Amino acid sequence: MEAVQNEKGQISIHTENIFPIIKKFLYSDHEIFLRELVSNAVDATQKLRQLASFGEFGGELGELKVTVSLDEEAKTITISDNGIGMTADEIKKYINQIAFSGASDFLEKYKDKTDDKGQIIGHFGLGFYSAFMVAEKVEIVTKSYRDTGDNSAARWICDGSTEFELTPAERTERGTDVILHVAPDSEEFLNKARLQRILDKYARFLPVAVEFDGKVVNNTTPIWTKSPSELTDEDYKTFYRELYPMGEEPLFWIHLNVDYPFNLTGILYFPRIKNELRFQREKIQLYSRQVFITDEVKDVVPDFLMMLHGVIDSPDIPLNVSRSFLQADANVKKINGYITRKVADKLNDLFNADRKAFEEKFDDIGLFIKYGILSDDKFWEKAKNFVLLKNTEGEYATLDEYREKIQANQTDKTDTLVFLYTTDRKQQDAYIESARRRSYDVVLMDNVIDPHFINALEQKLEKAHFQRVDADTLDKLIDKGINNESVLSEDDKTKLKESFEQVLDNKLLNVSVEAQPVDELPVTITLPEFMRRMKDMSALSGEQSFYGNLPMSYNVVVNANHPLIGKILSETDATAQQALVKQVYDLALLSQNMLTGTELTAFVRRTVATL
Ligand SMILES: Nc1ncnc2c1ncn2[C@@H]1O[C@H](COP(=O)(O)OP(=O)(O)OP(=O)(O)O)[C@@H](O)[C@H]1O
Repeated sequence: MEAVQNEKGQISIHTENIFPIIKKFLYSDHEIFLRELVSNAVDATQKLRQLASFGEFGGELGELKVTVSLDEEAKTITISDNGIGMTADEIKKYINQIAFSGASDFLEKYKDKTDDKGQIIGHFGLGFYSAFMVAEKVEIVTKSYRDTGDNSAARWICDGSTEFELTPAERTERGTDVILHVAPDSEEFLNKARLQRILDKYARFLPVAVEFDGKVVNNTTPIWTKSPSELTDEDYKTFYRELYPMGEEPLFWIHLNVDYPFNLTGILYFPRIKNELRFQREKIQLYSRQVFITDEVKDVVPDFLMMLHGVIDSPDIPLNVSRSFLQADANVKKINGYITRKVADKLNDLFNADRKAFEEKFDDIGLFIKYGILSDDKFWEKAKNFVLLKNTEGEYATLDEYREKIQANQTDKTDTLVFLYTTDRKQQDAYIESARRRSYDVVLMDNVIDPHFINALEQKLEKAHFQRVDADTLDKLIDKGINNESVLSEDDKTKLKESFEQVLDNKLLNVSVEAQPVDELPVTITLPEFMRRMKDMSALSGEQSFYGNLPMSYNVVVNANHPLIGKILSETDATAQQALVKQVYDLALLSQNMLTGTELTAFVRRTVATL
């Protein structure tokens, strides 16, 4: 066999082999052809309007519009406009030279005359070729606004090879028809309903009237293009219904409007989110100069903002490039930062303007705010002033207010502030009640996001720790270093511990005898905070983990100072003593909603028998 020689060289690219690639893979979604061609037609009319405004076009503008028509028999789709049209030379320049965009050329030429570049959509010079994704032959019949003589209209025909034909055409009116002779493998597009759906999706808010099947399909002045001062609340709500006919009324909205250092307009709505992490994403629609681009805004908008609804319109978001590029794009990063800031500012304004109304909405937007805090430090910087904690009494407090409220009573011996919380106020009622009796405050943390939120707060707040009310006895939860006197001797305590261990007979239960106030229950069952958090986290993540697989182990705390415990200790009859131990333990289970099934039935029967 011949040895391989070291060699360097160049891979050759010819137009013959790059053209089919552009044709087939320019856009993964073939229906995009209609968006591109209608956008070109819109551009052509907008350009004429601009020329008229510079005084470069003195003729009748007429009613500028784009018409899409379908001829099922001839198997054609035609996109017509009464815009600037093209001369034969312009066809050669703009159409024959792929990626030589007439739009950039136009902007370059008139850059000193117009500061409103915003009106021209095209800038890549490739869009037209998307026609070949669905057509076996494309025909352009066009007449430039400049041509007044006869026979100046031109016809261009290309069958998708690199050859074209350019001939004079019969056309008296200014403007362009792009006629697609649909290929056999794309006949799905020769369908009225299909075209209607595509137009509804992409052309819905185009700035020039687009007619299909005798009807105008678009709203040419969607409210995000207007100034907020022209708009009423009702306008915003109506537009929301236009976007999401099935949606519940939004809570409030933000009108975005920047032109430096990037261009962006839009309206973001806050829906009611409540306790759903599986919120519906893909609700924000991305536009570029009123052309719908996508509802997958994943890389353009920070993840937590995907909970919002609405539209963003920006010509500065690169549209035809890969996702990874988008993430690294400086404009996209700035846009991200801008939107996050605006959203935080809006929430802050609402909070300052009407605290009560903000509190009323908090249950609906709390999840959103907490998600924002978890995912974005800049958002946290603002949100820490308006994120609210709600306690079991239904009172709301900001983090600062809350710190102030509990500081005196809930600071432990290490000077750490202990936030007591409940995840289920019904199930944990006995513990909440004990805490309230000591004038401790208990926060509600029953939202799906709260386990994460608690972790985040512990990291962000100084010297603060969260404990669920049932994580330990209150003396340990907030350990102020004060030891309760025990009425029992160490010997008695050991005896009691042994009796309980014998009756309960369960290795997963950790029995201890502690001196607690007399008004605490004789037995309390607690679930250590760390262990429970680890288990909660692994359940939330849905993954198998070390902690997730551990069996639940509980602490059983016997109150040495409770009279009933004294009674158990002094009971000389072993059977009677065991029955008492069982009874106080079952009562503890009952108060934690942990007594179920046969154990519960047996408890009820036993209790009935003693009455
Ligand atoms: N309907 C039309 N009327 C007049 N000129 C047109 C029309 N369609 C296309 N052209 C000309 O052909 C050029 C190339 O169009 P093409 O769609 O390929 O690129 P583009 O619109 O500039 O950019 P993009 O790739 O973003 O669509 C346009 O810039 C324009 O000058």
